[in-house]
Amino acid sequence: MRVHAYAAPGPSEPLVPTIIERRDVGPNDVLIEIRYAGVCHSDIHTVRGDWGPQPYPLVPGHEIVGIVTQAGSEVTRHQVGDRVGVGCMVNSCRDCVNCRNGDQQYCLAGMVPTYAGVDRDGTITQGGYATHIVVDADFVLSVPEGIDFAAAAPLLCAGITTYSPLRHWNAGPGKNIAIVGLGGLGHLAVKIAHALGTEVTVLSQSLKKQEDGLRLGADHYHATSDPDTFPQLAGQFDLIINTVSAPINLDAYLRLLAVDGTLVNVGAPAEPLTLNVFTLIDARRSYAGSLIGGIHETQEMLNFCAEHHISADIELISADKINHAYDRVLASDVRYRFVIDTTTLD
Ligand SMILES: NC(=O)c1ccc[n+]([C@@H]2O[C@H](COP(=O)([O-])OP(=O)(O)OC[C@H]3O[C@@H](n4cnc5c(N)ncnc54)[C@H](O)[C@@H]3O)[C@@H](O)[C@H]2O)c1
Ligand SMILES: [Zn+2]
Repeated sequence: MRVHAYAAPGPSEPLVPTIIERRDVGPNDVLIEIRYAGVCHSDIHTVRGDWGPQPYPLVPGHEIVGIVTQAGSEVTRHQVGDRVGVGCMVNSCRDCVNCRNGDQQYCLAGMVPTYAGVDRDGTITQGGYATHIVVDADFVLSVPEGIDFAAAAPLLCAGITTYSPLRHWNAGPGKNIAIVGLGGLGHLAVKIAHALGTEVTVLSQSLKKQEDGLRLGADHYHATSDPDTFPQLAGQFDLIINTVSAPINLDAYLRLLAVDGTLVNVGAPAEPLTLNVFTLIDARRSYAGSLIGGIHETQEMLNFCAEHHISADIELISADKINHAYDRVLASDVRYRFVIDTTTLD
């Protein structure tokens, strides 16, 4: 099936309209008519080659929601007409210990990313900036009624990427948590952490978005450019989630952790980060990372968000505005996620 899409021809060229091929619907596949696709900073890192060489032309997009228009003969969990979502992965080995534990994102054979990956049939995956996608039904989520469809799209990556570490490190009442960076991931981290009943502090470069941060559910808001912030907050937090797309001064943020506190990096800058081990040793602190979340956990997150009326704050754009949107994300000028209306693609 030939479908309309937007693709990056190379690392330094603007995205352009194109036509791509989707595979035939297999027995366990669903064909999804994509309605909305979120624009994640990872799309930009990937397209620009921050994380290494890529297969071009490359259709990004891993925050996908749409309607099932065809289901393979063996598909039981999704039906034609269902509201569904696809996140950052479309396959995994299903057999390794991590897949069996529901952590398909940590598949030992390597999970298949939604774009720029090699699927089990050897083809290169192409993502959600397109009108349609064919995905194995086991990697397709149900989007609960009641969440605005366009604003649900960013939950498929930004939502699960923040929900998973918040749950893993037990965010909840009595815990003091900080979110570093108030972008796409950061603003959902604030909403989800607040809904989990935890005390939430935003650490942002400036106070420009303070009003938004408090509206989203933060209890406190500090500018990291203010020299008083770091001494004032020293030793306070049980958990810090760093969503910043660029390198940060790890030692400065680690010193904000209480004894046994953990700093979790979900931000994925191209450059290596360094730290002084004494910053960890001094208070039995941990430094960790976390990658999206498993399929079951992603469904749990979607249900949690529906129950707590959580979705992304979005700016809906037509597909031809994608290059401008990339520039604005890189300039930290988005409140708080661009979402492409994919009906503007054809
Ligand atoms: N671990 C995962 O599974 C996972 C999943 C999705 C995204 N990511 C990564 O998370 C990062 C954030 O993604 P996003 O879509 O939320 O991006 P975003 O651009 O929407 O948000 C990034 C935030 O970081 C802030 N920022 C940028 N440079 C900064 C600097 N030098 N100092 C302080 N703050 C700075 C920006 O102002 C913005 O608020 C990206 O690196 C992305 O690739 C990781
Ligand atoms: Zn993403």
